Amino acid sequence: MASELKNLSVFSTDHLPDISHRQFAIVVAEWNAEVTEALFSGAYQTLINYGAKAENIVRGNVPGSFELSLGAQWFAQRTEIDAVIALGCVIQGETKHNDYINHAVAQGLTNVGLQTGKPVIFGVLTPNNQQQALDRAGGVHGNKGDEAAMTAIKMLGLQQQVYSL
Ligand SMILES: Nc1c(NC[C@H](O)[C@H](O)[C@H](O)CO)[nH]c(=O)[nH]c1=O
Ligand SMILES: CC(=O)[C@@H](O)COP(=O)(O)O
Repeated sequence: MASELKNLSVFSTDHLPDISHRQFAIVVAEWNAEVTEALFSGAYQTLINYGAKAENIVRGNVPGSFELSLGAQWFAQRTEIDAVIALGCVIQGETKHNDYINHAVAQGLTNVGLQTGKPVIFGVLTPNNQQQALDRAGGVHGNKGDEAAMTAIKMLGLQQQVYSL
């Protein structure tokens, strides 16, 4: 469903887990910082709003979205980290460079999650232009950072459910 039909900051909050003891890493790409900083603000505030403690949220910066996978892996391999949220914005350029980045980071983050068994959330915008990015980083379509944080919370809830069976 396109973001035009589903606001990124509107989600069901039924049956959320207690995350007051959970530790989160947020990895942020520096490319398109105006956008990625807005994504970070949304993700951070969403975690706080739903019970995370500020002292349990750690941030790491990477140069670009291509480096999100390795940055996420370094955090995910730390025992104390329960979930990783990766935030970036890859705006389509004149060449196919964005395609290669997008595919690499999507697969890379997937692999980190599968290898570590921890939620590693794909909070990367892949817009065609700057306006589409801004619309999804606190604009008319909500904030992808909010969505990424809520996804991490819900996946921790499922993990807790599964491992308490
Ligand atoms: N063009 C964008 C990039 N490019 C940089 C790459 O992510 C990477 O850092 C470089 O290829 C060196 O490995 N990154 C973004 O996050 N967003 C872009 O629009
Ligand atoms: C993906 C990007 O926006 C950046 O790497 C520049 O891309 P391009 O060289 O295709 O304009």
